Amino acid sequence: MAHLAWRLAQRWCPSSLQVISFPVVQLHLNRTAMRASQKDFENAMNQVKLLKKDPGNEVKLKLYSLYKQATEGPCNMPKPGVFDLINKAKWDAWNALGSLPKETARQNYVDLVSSLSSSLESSSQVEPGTDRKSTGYETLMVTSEDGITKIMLNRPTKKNALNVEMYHEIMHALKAASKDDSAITVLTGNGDYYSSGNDLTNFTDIPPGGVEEKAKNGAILLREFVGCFIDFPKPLIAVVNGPAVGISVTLLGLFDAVYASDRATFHTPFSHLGQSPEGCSSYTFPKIMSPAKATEMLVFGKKLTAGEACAQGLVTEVFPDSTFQKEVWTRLKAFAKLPPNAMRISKEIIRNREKEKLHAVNAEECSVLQGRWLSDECMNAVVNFLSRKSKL
Ligand SMILES: CCCCC/C=C/C(=O)SCCNC(=O)CCNC(=O)[C@H](O)C(C)(C)COP(=O)(O)OP(=O)(O)OC[C@H]1O[C@@H](n2cnc3c(N)ncnc32)[C@H](O)[C@@H]1OP(=O)(O)O
Repeated sequence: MAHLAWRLAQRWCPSSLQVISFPVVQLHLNRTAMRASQKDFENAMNQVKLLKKDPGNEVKLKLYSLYKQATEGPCNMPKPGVFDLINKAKWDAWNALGSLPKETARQNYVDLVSSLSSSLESSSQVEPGTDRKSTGYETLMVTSEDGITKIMLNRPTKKNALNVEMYHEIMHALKAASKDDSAITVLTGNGDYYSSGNDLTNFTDIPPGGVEEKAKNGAILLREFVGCFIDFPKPLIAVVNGPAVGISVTLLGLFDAVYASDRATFHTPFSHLGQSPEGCSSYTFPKIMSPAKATEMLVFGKKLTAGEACAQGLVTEVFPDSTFQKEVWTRLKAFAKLPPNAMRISKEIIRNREKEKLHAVNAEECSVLQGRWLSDECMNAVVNFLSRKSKL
């Protein structure tokens, strides 16, 4: 699905999309007061080709649907099958425009492209070193304030499932945070979930090389992604605002502190999914909580409450949900006032002893998972979820 937008774009803009840093776009899709001419529309299509960065699937689906509505009128494609995810997303987007007049669709398309371009100007005016809100991400909200860089997973309607774009954006945000002037970095989730783990629709975008290539690419991405957590040089703190699943749980073993709401749960249903542990959890969990307790989680998929996870050492401290945000952020702000170099050096001396081992574990876990992703057990579990036959 992550490449969906590029495919969409190429369908009506044959040259590659090259884009901009992309903030939240405020659209007024029903604006009809102004009317874009055919020339404006063509200019906007040309502008899209000049974009330097992928503006994200949602926006590109919007561009696609407006383009189709403006040129062909209401959706006239037969509804694709439920497993034809890419065409189904396109159909849904176009069909959602109903009987929107062609001229309005044309105007909305022009407005959308213009807002993409102006967003580039506003984001480039942000001065480095000042408190800032990053607008360059589609799946994250990144802010830097009071010495804390906060990376917030921001796909609340999908329970903050990690799609391919989010993996890349988190790596980018971590690399930026490692160099910025903040003292500590925090990962948290927007909405009721911390994260539901790997987005299972990641398995549906099969490249020309087939499922083997897909599994190989997945293993490369995962290894690089987990590597960023192993190597992150500043104190990294998880603020677990709600349930956590899969990779969002396993990674916690690589954080320096984990604060959880009492609403949070911790679930790694790898066997149910025909998969195997990642995020270095096959090494960190037995060390943190004893081999038997780690087996209950990683092999048998036992879901822990926040209290249980704290008793087993995975969580540092649990707070009542009603006061969670206030208490945690008060504490984090105090931590962020400590001398940053001392914190960095202390983390380094703790982590350095383990770094080589962690990278070796990461490599091995990714290689094992690459094989699991090709197994019938895994494929059946994913199909069951996508056809809504099963949930955790
Ligand atoms: C390349 C690196 C690979 C790294 C390996 C990582 C492995 C893992 O992380 S394994 C864990 C994978 N995660 C799951 O198996 C969770 C699957 N999700 C669920 O079981 C449920 O959605 C739930 C228990 C997390 C929440 O249930 P509920 O409260 O009933 O909410 P919905 O199911 O209606 O979810 C709302 C919306 O979000 C979509 N969604 C949620 N989680 C995922 C997900 N992991 N992948 C894809 N989509 C997810 C869900 O499909 C709903 O979407 P809509 O139907 O479009 O509203």
